[in-house]
Amino acid sequence: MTQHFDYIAIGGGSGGIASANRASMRGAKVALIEAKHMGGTCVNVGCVPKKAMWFGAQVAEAIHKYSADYGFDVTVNKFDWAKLVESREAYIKRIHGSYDRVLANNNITVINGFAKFVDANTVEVDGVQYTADHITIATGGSPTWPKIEGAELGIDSNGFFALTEQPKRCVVVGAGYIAVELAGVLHSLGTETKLAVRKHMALRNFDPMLSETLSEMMQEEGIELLANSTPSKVVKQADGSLVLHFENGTFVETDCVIWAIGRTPATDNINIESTGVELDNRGYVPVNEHHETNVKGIYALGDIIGKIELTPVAVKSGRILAERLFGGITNVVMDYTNVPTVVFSHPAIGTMGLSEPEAIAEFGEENVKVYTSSFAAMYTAVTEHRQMTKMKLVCAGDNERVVGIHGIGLGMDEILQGFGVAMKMGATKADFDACVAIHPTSAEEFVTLR
Ligand SMILES: Cc1cc2nc3c(=O)[nH]c(=O)nc-3n(C[C@H](O)[C@H](O)[C@H](O)COP(=O)(O)OP(=O)(O)OC[C@H]3O[C@@H](n4cnc5c(N)ncnc54)[C@H](O)[C@@H]3O)c2cc1C
Ligand SMILES: NC(=O)C1=CN([C@@H]2O[C@H](COP(=O)(O)OP(=O)(O)OC[C@H]3O[C@@H](n4cnc5c(N)ncnc54)[C@H](OP(=O)(O)O)[C@@H]3O)[C@@H](O)[C@H]2O)C=CC1
Ligand SMILES: N[C@@H](CCC(=O)N[C@@H](CSSC[C@H](NC(=O)CC[C@H](N)C(=O)O)C(=O)NCC(=O)O)C(=O)NCC(=O)O)C(=O)O
Repeated sequence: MTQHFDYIAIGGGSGGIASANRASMRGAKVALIEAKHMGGTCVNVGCVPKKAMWFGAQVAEAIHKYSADYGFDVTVNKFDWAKLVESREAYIKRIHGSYDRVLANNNITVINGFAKFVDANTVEVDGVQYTADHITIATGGSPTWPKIEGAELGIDSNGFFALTEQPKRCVVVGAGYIAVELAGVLHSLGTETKLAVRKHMALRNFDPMLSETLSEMMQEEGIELLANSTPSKVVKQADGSLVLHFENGTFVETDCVIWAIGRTPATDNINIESTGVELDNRGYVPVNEHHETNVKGIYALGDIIGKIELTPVAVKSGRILAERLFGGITNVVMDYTNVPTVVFSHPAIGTMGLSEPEAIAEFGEENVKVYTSSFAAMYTAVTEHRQMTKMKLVCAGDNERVVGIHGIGLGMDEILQGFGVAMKMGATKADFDACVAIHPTSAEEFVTLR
């Protein structure tokens, strides 16, 4: 007999889990279908293992760069990559446990397997059919691979997290979040790292202060930037090493190539045709402001809608959808503007709102005022490894409303959230200035800009 639910979420990632839990908390009978591991990309092959590796890299930097000037005579006999991976995976296992407990407490039916649509109200998993009044597609995506000869000799970000040994040499290909994060981690942990970008630098769409400063700093730290380098083929040599060739005729020898060139939505195998849900030309699921697709009763959220691919965005939109369907809150929509985001590069980038060029394009140069600060973060300044922090407020109009906040430097990952609240409330430069500084911190620079 077909089991019927009020709500089915396809995909046990950030968006699916968040919507399922909230729907159940509001009294709905809920099923959550997951093909691989509960927690999805974020927990298993995304934010969580990435942050663990980034923390490992921070420890390495503290030891190798800063400890001596703080008076420590540290001898490191070895760095055990496998141990770091073991600790990381043990943490992820604990998260799986806590998900299992929460889902069970919420009486959610967890279905392990790959879901395919049968029709707009029915999905099938391993030959068993389930129906629901409301079905959400939260299937996320997977890393994009280049279509070049020998591409299979490389690995993607999933493959990076599967590495049990540290590569001696690695070329990371790509120019987005994942490329700069993985390159930074590998370099800090001791891998000879190169970053290959097909244009002149990484993070080209970020405020130029951020992308230019990161590009300089990565190179100063010893990551070689291979600019204007589009891969053309990969060849394996007799000794097992790889040669990555570029369209510009150059090549580089390495032990590991990581493709970090974007993500592909997971809509191709779910028999979406049977529902009438339209996809865009890239395979994403277009939705309206309520996350409704063009078919009544079918919704989509998270990475699969091709808007902002961040866990808190998937979580928030999942909770908003569940509240609308089962909690009676019908006047709240997900706001995709002014979403704060952090790139866990070395050092970290925090950014929210308009870049300086975007603000000038929107408001006109004469209506935009920019405040900047550049200083050596004190933690590094008392050592011989001084590292600059750069900050920028982009303000618009006579009242200087803050429309962009950008920073690169130590602690930016933790600094941005609170300022994000202020910006979301419409804070002006004068509001920032009205808040007394906390000294000595990097964050205080944002309230003392001149
Ligand atoms: C390396 C990396 C680092 C990242 N770091 C960050 C970060 O620091 N901060 C941040 O905010 N974001 C980060 N992200 C992005 C973040 O992981 C995603 O935005 C988020 O996971 C999207 O959630 P989702 O629910 O849309 O999809 P996912 O988390 O991808 O979940 C989708 C789930 O659906 C399952 N699935 C797919 N098809 C089916 C099917 N037919 N049937 C059943 N199950 C199915 C998949 O197995 C998967 O578990 C990172 C991503 C990557 C790749
Ligand atoms: N800290 C965080 O919050 C993190 C968030 N994420 C999320 O996951 C998303 C996906 O990350 P990511 O995979 O890095 O993708 P992104 O979309 O961020 O960046 C990929 C970049 O790679 C370059 N590129 C595209 N195709 C090719 C190609 N064929 N050859 C060489 N370079 C290419 C492009 O840059 P160009 O045009 O300049 O060449 C493109 O912008 C991010 O956008 C982000 O939303 C991921 C990791 C961390
Ligand atoms: N902010 C803390 C987060 C710690 C945390 O939330 N840990 C999670 C793993 S991140 S799990 C990944 C992510 N979590 C969140 O986004 C939680 C953020 C916030 N608390 C919220 O509720 O919005 C997500 O996809 N959520 C979907 C959902 O739960 O609905 C956990 O379960 N730990 C168990 C343990 O420590 O043993 C940090 O960075 O240290």
